[in-house]
Amino acid sequence: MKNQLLLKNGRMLDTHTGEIFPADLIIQDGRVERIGKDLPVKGMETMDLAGKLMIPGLIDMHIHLREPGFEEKETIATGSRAAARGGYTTVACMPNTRPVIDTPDKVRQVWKINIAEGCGVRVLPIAAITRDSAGEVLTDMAGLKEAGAVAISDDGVGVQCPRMMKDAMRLAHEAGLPVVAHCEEEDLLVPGACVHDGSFARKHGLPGIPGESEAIHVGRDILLAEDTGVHYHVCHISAKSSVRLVREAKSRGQWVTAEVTPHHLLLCEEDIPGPDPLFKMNPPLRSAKDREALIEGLKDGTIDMIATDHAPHTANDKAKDIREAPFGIVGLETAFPLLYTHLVQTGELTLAQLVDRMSRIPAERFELPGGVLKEGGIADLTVIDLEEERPVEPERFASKGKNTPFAGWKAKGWPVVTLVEGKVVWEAASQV
Ligand SMILES: NC(=O)N[C@@H](CC(=O)O)C(=O)O
Ligand SMILES: [Zn+2]
Ligand SMILES: [Zn+2]
Repeated sequence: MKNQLLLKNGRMLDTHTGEIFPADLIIQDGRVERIGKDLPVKGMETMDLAGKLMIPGLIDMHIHLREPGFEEKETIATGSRAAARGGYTTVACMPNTRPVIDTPDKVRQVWKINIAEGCGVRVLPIAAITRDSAGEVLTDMAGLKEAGAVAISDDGVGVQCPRMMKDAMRLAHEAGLPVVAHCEEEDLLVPGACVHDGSFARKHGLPGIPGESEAIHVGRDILLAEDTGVHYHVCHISAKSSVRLVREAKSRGQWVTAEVTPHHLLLCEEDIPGPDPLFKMNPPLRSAKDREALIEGLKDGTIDMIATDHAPHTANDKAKDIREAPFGIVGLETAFPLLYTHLVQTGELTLAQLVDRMSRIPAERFELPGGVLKEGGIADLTVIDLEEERPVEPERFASKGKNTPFAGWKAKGWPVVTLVEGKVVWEAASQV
């Protein structure tokens, strides 16, 4: 018997009933060989989980790894370690690096670096919709797909020209690539806009980003996508009106999906303590009503999945004035415990709903491996200690980015072991 690992004395979650039950799990050659109670040890390599919870590995369809070009912020090596620590087995990285990932060769380069320097977490490149994400010339979608891109996105900016977007959708559909859209109409933005156009902006005299700048693109793109048949996915949805538009499109059976970030689920403009760049991200933290609509949308399936939009920046970048500092916060290493503590334990979401939206659903929607723990399935799994409680401590992050607004927040339910295809890519004990 080779390449076997027995995970003993664990527990598993039935996501249909929400029931948690004791289970052992045997991994062989990267697959789940057996799941059962009191499985015999038979001289196998064994890991005693002492009652901790095994869930399918988390999947994040929206992160920024900053390599190439901004290695001072993050690299594939540091970002993939942050992912593993956060319980993620698969992550999709956005192409807004320097250069932008806009050719098949650059996509292959991301794969190469990940294999050479990554920690074993599956890092899937998303390629650009337009060259240099400048919104002017479409990329070679068939070539990008062939090179291993899993989707296309100009994340960081919205595709301003509707004709360009429509052509992109048609070609992406032909190539079999989802269009993952950062929705932002620049005509509705004022220079220096840095927070939501709402109560906080008014109180502090800051230029605001209105909800409509997002929703108008969501509505536009839903109309444009309708005839093309493409899989259209809305990035970091944040406005109540955007949720309404996605709900309507889904009710007609259109192939539209959406993701929401942990910070838009847990924070709103009323929680921003002052003009602090750690609370600056795009889209911005919106009103309490927007936040309620996001939670509702996540519960009723309008919003399919949770994605962190992990956006590391240096301390220097974030020390600037809120108008000048870059948008973005990190998220990989805190998403699960923060959401478990502040959405599940508060009764707003069940544990089963959370796990589905962080694993099974993204796998299904983007046709990726993983998302389920079953005999014969791939052994991508995360062990969670639901009892471990400690505050968010950015200085402990594996990510180079410490830019989180959640420092000091209470969090329970930390990932302790992450396995990709049966291989341990991170284990808490070995990190101390
Ligand atoms: N979300 C952010 O605030 N920032 C992202 C860009 C993006 O996701 O649009 C980044 O690259 O830093
Ligand atoms: Zn974006
Ligand atoms: Zn992003």
